[in-house]
Amino acid sequence: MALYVKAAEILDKAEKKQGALKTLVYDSKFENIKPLFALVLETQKFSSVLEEIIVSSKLLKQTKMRMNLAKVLVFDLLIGQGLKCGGAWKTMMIKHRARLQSVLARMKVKQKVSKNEDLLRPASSRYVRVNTVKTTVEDAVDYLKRDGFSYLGQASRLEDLTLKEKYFVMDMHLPELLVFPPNTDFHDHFLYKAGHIILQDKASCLPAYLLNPPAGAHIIDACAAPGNKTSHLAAIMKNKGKLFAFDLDAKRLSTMATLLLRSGVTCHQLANQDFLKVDPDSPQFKDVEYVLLDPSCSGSGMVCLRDDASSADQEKVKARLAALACFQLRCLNHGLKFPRLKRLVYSTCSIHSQETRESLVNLLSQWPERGLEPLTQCLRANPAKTRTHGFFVALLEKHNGAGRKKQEPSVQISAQEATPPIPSTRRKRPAASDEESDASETEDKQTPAADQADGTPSRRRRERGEEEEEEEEESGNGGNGGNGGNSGVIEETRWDCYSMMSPVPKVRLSGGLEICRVLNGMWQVSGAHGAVNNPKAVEAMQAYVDAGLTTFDMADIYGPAEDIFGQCKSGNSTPGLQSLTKYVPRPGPMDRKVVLKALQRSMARMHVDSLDCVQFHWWDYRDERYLDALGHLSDLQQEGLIRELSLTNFDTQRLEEITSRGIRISSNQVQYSLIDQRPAARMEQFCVANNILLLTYGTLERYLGKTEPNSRAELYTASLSKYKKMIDSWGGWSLFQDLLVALETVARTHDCSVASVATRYVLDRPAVGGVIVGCRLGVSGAGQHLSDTLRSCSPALKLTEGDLAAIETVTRRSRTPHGAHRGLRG
Ligand SMILES: C[S@@+](CC[C@H](N)C(=O)[O-])C[C@H]1O[C@@H](n2cnc3c(N)ncnc32)[C@H](O)[C@@H]1O
Repeated sequence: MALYVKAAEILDKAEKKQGALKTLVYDSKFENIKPLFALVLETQKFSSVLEEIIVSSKLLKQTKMRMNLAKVLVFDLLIGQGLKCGGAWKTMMIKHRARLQSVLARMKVKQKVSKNEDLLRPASSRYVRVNTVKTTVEDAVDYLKRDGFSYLGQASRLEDLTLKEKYFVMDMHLPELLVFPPNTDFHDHFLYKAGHIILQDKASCLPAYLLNPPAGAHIIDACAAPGNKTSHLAAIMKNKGKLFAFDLDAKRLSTMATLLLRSGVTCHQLANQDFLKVDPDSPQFKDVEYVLLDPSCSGSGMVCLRDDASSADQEKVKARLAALACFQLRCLNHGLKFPRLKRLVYSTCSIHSQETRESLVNLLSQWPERGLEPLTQCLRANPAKTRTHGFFVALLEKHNGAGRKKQEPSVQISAQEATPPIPSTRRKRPAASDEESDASETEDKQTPAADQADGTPSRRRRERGEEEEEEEEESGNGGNGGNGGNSGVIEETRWDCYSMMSPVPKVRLSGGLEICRVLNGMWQVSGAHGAVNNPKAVEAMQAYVDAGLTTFDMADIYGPAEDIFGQCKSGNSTPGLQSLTKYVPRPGPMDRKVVLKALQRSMARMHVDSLDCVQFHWWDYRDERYLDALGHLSDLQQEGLIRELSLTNFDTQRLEEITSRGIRISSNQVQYSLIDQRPAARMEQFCVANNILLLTYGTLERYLGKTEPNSRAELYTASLSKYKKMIDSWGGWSLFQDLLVALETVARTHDCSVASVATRYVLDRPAVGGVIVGCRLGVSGAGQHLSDTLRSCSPALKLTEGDLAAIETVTRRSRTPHGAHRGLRG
């Protein structure tokens, strides 16, 4: 705490002009000058941001701290490397952390930035789009010059957009866009009132510009109000053609009608209608070749970005965000159903990776901010890098089989690499491994899946700010030939959509089945978490499928899990669901008839003719009839009834025994997490050598900063109670808290959740093919943990050596640090 007290003291003195920061630091005689200087310097840099957070959260009132002390503590808590003190101060700050984080997140939403540093940025330029339905760029420039502005011609670099006084330039990307110094106010200007100019941020102009419909085209603007992009589209198509604009909100639609009137747009047809209910096969849309999709995103989503502390409200927000994400996906899929569709632009005002839908088409090669790897074809926009509001744009273009669309003048269309989704299946987990120990053996047997331990996605998103107005413009000749789609083409386009929306990495099991690296664990429906409403569960599964998480893990003993999967599969038009089930027989004779009957039962429940993957579980190795069962399973695999033969909770000794008998094992499902690294001791190596993948369960519960749960009420599900026991044997509550703090620090640097970091850590282990994250299906108040799940497996989330070192500094102190050392990581 001495560091913070001293830093605050120095800031106090600096405010009173008692010396320069550096001098004050050196004169302080503090024993560790370097961190003190860094803290003081950084705190001063973020001073106004920190002050706003502290004031908004009423921190001073609640803690009786002085402002500068609060500033240095809040800096390290939220922005710096994490608190470097312990004891009462730390406890107090952690108590307030969720609220402080919320304020910070809201500030970012408001200012449309994703990084803390961006809060320090200067105000964004004022963009003015010339409405070419009513005037020309030349005329508008002339008028403005006569009105006292000085025109500097077309910008050629980002720096040219930094303007002062009455200077303005033409944008280097969009020629109908004029750029003025920040805060230039045009609301009372004649050109604005007459609809000759539209006050529209550059980022918001990108979607229509990139869609680039030719004059006369038939277009759908799916979520159109208040109509900025609609008017821009009208301008691009020279006010000729048909522009079908839909919006669910009647009030916004009426504002839009006024805006379009003022802008002189006449080619539109407005409808107060749910776009998802628009029939793509209706004759009136038969010539629609272009779709602009600009669906709603949420502002409040950001609030829960950094909150790992759970609360009922957080859950609600997450559920809402997940629903919104699902809505966006559905809109996209729906947009792709129009039979003659050639191009679709998807845009969102979000700049956060979790909310944006990275896409396929390579846009504006000069644009500095690209989508995250591997989706660099898309554009991102943000105040710091592009001097615009935050935005994301993706362009999909249909291509007929081999052919590719020709390129638009300013839009480069990349190939869409087909990697069609692949179906599969799978299931449960069981016993213990030698490394895995007795403890888990018995317990796992009775509660087959600790996998779904947590799961905590939080799809982040944010509200697109109120866009100003806008207008149309001409420009593109765009178009492109291509004739109408047939169902084959649509299928292809539809597939592109999945690939774009859900870059969920896949892994192939040895029998060829490709599965997602994050699997949806269905243990939750087994009854251990309370009653399940099957239809609701089926409905909830769709959100996972839509997000590209197509692999489900279940078991014949997980209550209605197999039936629910079967119902989802029957009603699901998405190709390529994978189901991995488990065969968990009661101890008894294991003849072929018994085994076959069990498999047939699973197949009937799952509505499949063969099983993607059967994971065999056995309760007691002393009863060697597991070898009989595996022999029959292997035969049935040869006969085509099973694609992948796998195990669950088998130990390394039995893995060796089984494989030495010539039985090919594809995967073994085991508990493996930051606090249970037993598989790292031996199993990992054996699996790597024998091409067996580990599918793991046991993620982190969100207990950061919480008091230790002990009562039954607190440990209200089997997985919570099991997980708590694991924490106790691993190293206890206090060490676990240290681990969570370390994870939280890492999570903060990657702008993701603790759960994502924990999952990523396991995913990066050698031999780990996939991590099972429990999905919450049809359970009230549980939220849908999509975002974190997607983030965990996103290639963009890469843990650095420094991250690993920080995590392992804690895990090494555990009682069971098996394999926690880097040497064992492949
Ligand atoms: C981000 S705003 C669109 C902004 C608009 N494209 C523009 O540039 O001015 C999203 C719009 O989608 C509308 N919306 C939400 N759900 C919808 C649905 N199911 N069908 C049609 N519109 C919907 C909202 O009412 C909101 O006006």
